[in-house]
Amino acid sequence: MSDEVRAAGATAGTADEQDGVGRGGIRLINVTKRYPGQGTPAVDDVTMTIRGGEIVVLLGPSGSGKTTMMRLINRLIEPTSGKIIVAGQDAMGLDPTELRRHIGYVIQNAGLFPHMTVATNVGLVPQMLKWDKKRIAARVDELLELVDLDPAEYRGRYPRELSGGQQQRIGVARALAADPPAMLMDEPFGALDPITRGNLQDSLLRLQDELGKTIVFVTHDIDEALKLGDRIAILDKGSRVAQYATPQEILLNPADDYVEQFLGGGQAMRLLQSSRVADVPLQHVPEARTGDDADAVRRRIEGSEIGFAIVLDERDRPVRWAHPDDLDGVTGPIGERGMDVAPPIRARATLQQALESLIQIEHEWVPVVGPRGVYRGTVTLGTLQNAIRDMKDRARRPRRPS
Ligand SMILES: Nc1ncnc2c1ncn2[C@@H]1O[C@H](COP(=O)(O)OP(=O)(O)OP(=O)(O)O)[C@@H](O)[C@H]1O
Repeated sequence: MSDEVRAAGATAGTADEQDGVGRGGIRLINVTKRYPGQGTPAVDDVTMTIRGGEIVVLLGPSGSGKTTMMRLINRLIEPTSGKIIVAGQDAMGLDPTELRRHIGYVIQNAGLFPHMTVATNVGLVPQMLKWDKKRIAARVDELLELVDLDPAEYRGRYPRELSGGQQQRIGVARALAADPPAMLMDEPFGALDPITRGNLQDSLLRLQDELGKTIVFVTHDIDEALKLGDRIAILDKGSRVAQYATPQEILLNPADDYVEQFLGGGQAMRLLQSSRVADVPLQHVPEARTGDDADAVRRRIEGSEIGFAIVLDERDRPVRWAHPDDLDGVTGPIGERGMDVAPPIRARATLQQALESLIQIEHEWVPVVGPRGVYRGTVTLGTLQNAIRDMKDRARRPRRPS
């Protein structure tokens, strides 16, 4: 543990922060799970740290022990040996209600109770925590909004009256009900068609932008792992961790032949898919606000090589581009002058999505926004070219001996 992390932990309140893994962080220490009657352990002496606020993807072939790992973390089963630290404490010592408050769980096919309405399903954990009815109802509506389902339309429905994608959204809402710092997602989108799956992946990333949870996500789909993971653990039999690194590190430097074989090919496109706009240097453009004086904005533009300014609203969201022509003859505030910006892309978008956006909307400049739509910078084809060149340079570096 670095001194910095230790120092941060010392000032923070919760036990997991004091443990140095960050809020919602999880640690597995020499964890082994041997099912009765099985010759080889499903999980064999695994040690790994899942840092708070990250999406960690467990990626491995069928039978590599991914579900077993999740069930261990959630204490649905007990380890044969080893320790799992949740909320800064040995998970075995936490009472089950405390554990549920700390970790939400989403499984394939959502696992909703068929005889309960959406509202009852979503409100299960708050009910278990004995919240009063009014608070539960308000929370259910808030969560339905969060997962893009109109509360008035959906709260009274039964699971059979929903599509697979909608059921999965309800599954996510249910897991988030008590606002747990961590969420386990076991192949949540596995049974969905590719379009619905893509939409739900995007929604999860958007949610994560706002919520910053610790998410452990199981899949055997490499592209899903690359798209979602801040870090990916590639698992072999017995959950042996073959590599635990960022998507780029894995693509550029596979740790061994197993990882290389697992990845298959097409690494160049995958780099674009797995690199986020947030991770590349953005183009900086002079900034202005509607109340700014036209002369001052003109001077700001003249002082830069860009030739125009981006106008932000009172909440720092990008709204217009202002060229000097737009300001011709204007004295005093620039007001509503200029041309509307293209729909912004989120900092969490992949470089591939940024490229598609630049091509589809025929704009040379697309603003990038972070949480709550706050302006972060601008992306151009040049931004992407530089990022790709950078990655290629890194890829040319000799591979580490395994
Ligand atoms: N309840 C159980 N009793 C006995 N063996 C089990 C049990 N659950 C899982 N196993 C075995 O443990 C190993 C790991 O299973 P697990 O379900 O964790 O793998 P997985 O990586 O999640 O697989 P999949 O991708 O197919 O869901 C497998 O060999 C499986 O047969």
